[in-house]
Amino acid sequence: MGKSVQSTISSEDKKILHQPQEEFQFPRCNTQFDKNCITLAYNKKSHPQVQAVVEFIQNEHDLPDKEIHPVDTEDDLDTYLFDHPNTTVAGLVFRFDSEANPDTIPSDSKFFIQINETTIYTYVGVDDYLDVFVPIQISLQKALFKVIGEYDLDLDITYMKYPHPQLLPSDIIPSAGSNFWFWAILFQMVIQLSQIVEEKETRKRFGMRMMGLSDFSYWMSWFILDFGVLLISIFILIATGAMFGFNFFLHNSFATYFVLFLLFGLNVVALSFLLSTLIKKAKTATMVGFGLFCLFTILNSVASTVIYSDLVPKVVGILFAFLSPVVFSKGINDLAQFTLTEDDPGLKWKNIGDTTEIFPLSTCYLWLLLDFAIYLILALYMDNVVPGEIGTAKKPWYFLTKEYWKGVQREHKKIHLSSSDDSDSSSSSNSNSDSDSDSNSNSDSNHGKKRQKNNNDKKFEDLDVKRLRKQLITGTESKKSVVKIYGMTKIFRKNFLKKTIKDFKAVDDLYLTMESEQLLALLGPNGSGKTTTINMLTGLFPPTEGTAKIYGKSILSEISQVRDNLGVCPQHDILWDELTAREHIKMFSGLKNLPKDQIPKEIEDRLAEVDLADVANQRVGSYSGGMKRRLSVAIALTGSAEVVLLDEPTTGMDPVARRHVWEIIEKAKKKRVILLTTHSMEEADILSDKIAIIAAGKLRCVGSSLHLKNKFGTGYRISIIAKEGKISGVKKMVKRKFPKANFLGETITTITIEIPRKKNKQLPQFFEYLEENQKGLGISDFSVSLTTLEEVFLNIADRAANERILEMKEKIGDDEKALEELEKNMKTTHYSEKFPKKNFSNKKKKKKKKKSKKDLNKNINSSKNSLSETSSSNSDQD
Ligand SMILES: Nc1ncnc2c1ncn2[C@@H]1O[C@H](COP(=O)(O)OP(=O)(O)OP(=O)(O)O)[C@@H](O)[C@H]1O
Repeated sequence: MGKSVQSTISSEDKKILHQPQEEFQFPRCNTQFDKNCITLAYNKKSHPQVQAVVEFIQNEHDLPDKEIHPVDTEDDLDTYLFDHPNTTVAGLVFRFDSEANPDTIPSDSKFFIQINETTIYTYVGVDDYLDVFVPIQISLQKALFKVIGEYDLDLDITYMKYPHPQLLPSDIIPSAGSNFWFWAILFQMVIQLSQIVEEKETRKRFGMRMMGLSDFSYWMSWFILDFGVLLISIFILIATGAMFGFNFFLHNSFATYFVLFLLFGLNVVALSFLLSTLIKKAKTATMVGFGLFCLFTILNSVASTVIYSDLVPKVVGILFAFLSPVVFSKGINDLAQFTLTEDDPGLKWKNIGDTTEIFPLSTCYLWLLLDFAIYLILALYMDNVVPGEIGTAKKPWYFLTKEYWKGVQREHKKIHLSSSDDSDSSSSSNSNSDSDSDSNSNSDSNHGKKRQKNNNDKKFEDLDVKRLRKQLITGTESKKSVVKIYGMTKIFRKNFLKKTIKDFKAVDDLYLTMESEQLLALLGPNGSGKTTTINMLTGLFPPTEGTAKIYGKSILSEISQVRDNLGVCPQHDILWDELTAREHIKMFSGLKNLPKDQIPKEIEDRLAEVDLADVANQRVGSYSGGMKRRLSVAIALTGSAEVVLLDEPTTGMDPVARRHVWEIIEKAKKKRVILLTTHSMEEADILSDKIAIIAAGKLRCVGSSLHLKNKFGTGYRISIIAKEGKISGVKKMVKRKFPKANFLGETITTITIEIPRKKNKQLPQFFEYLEENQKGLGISDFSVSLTTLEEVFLNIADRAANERILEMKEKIGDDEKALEELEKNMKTTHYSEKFPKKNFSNKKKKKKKKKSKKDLNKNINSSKNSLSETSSSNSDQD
């Protein structure tokens, strides 16, 4: 960087000048560029007078022999110059038309000076091609006069440029400086934007929110980080600018440019916040960031010259003022105009209102402040209304609701009993004002319809589930219950404004309790609503209906107190590869508001608990999948969380690692309440005190593993191993003893039978019989086992599918359109909930209806199969 010649006319000095060229310097070739360079090449090297001419020039300018290259002919000279490009300053061509006396130069001779324009500026003391040509011409003429006429000619020839305004040296800042400062700060927007979106994409924000991070703290932490980095960049820019002696920084008052940079820095942060709310992928964020960077660079080049000039109406400037980078461009260009020359005094703070007629610097400051406020408010608004990582968002008018300003969701109002089952069933009638919430009216007609629906729903309900509901409604649940879920429902709405057939009920009127020092295993097929239940309990999004209380605190109105007691291990690890396990626990301890002096002990305890103490200082990026999962469990246990929600904590682990985590959970259970979701029946069987199975969002059964096996298992499974050829005899004997036995499998030596539970009294006799007749029947061994939890699971899933089928059939009614919708929805979503009823009278329609019903049945069967398949594939995983 340095000075450049600007063709701008000084405002003070516009006098017209013509300055004679200073004394010429002979254009020697530059040996610094090329050691073997040539200053003059010439032809007719053997002509004595030509040689004399060249010697004269050589002596006059003290040229060494190696810088002179003589050749014979004109063609030789051309060949030499062509073959040695950019090495020779000039060629002298001597052309004699008549050669009467070979020793003299005839009077009709011609002389040419060949010069190379390509490398002209590499010669010493040369700015222009005339600087090469003129001195050689003078020197040649002098030499000719001397050699031919023996006349000493003291020529003083020079050239003079046309009169022109004075050329003034000026600072590079006005032309390039503003771009440089502009890019340096704006580029941070690209970086910040992709960082924020990356955190969103990898669900880290979601994980921290689950663990109690408020939106305010989240945005504040980004603001402090981003603005802090920008502030440092600004100080470095100013310091280096001043160090290199830029008048922009030395002559203008510090406040004039510092305030400008500072306000633009704030805008860059707010703009990246705003854009981050609209973008879901980090790659897209980088692309959008670069796109905007280019766009603003283009606008930067026309900000002062076009947008804020007399060329366009004022309103255009006002519209562009909503883009803070354009305002910044205008401001910085204005400031630069005050330091064009060394003599310019720069701008003083008191003059910021008089910089230009249109948009003076003071106006730029105000607009930057306004833009910052607009971007920030828009960012916070969009953050709430644009569906985020988990696809939920608030209504566009959320900020007009009382709940928003009071900071709580509307509380569960009353629980009423359903008429069909006064003693057993009920439904909650509250409705939350959350965006997804169904604004459930309590009008009589709606109430009646709802009751009817509840009656249908409860028809298939298990007695334990009914009893639990009743206990919760009447407040007679176990005193040990510390987590109580009251009719929690979640409907994912497709449309903010109205209910549509595509709305999806992920959790349906769930009543459940969890007792202290117990582990509840929440089982269910994929998509049955387990994670949604956990997300509601952590306050990630509120239930559409119903509520839950954890240690007496409502998840709707006291979520921050609830979170103090809550630990969550999400389904997918939410960890920072760059941080160590120790740093993770430290960070989450902070989020849990653990006192500072307790944090070191907490770190040691948690890491020891999950056996990660040895690798506590290693970056998590180097951990195996199992280690990461263990760290996630440790994070869930951090801060002495009394209620721990573990969403599939052992997914993807090998059997050894899985058993290790089981031990951790088993130990952790002692002082806590744990909710565990898993697809491993073995895991649930081993760890759980109570099991709840949900399917299609509804609680289907609840109780201990043994209770469920007894209740929903098909009975006892007996395997008999016999010698080859004896199996048919054994089979006949079993049929005789248990005519209703179910033969599950048979090989040439083995047979597996299922005996109904009600026949259990006959089993001792049967085993005695087997022992007594072992030899006669050819039996080598036999064993008996109770139904597995997996069978219970499949059984329940199957019942749920059947129930769905019946519900659907009831719902179809006569509406052909609804049938079509249903078919479509069964393909896209799992089940559909709302079907308007309509009567069909004519035969043609009935026929159509029959056909549709047939199609529907086909779909229902496939749905049933897929549900069973899901269940079995889940169990297969284990
Ligand atoms: N934000 C959302 N918007 C719309 N539908 C959703 C949303 N979140 C979840 N769902 C749907 O709700 C249903 C229940 O999902 P959830 O994640 O709770 O199931 P899950 O029982 O945890 O399943 P898995 O065992 O596979 O983890 C699924 O059909 C899912 O597609």
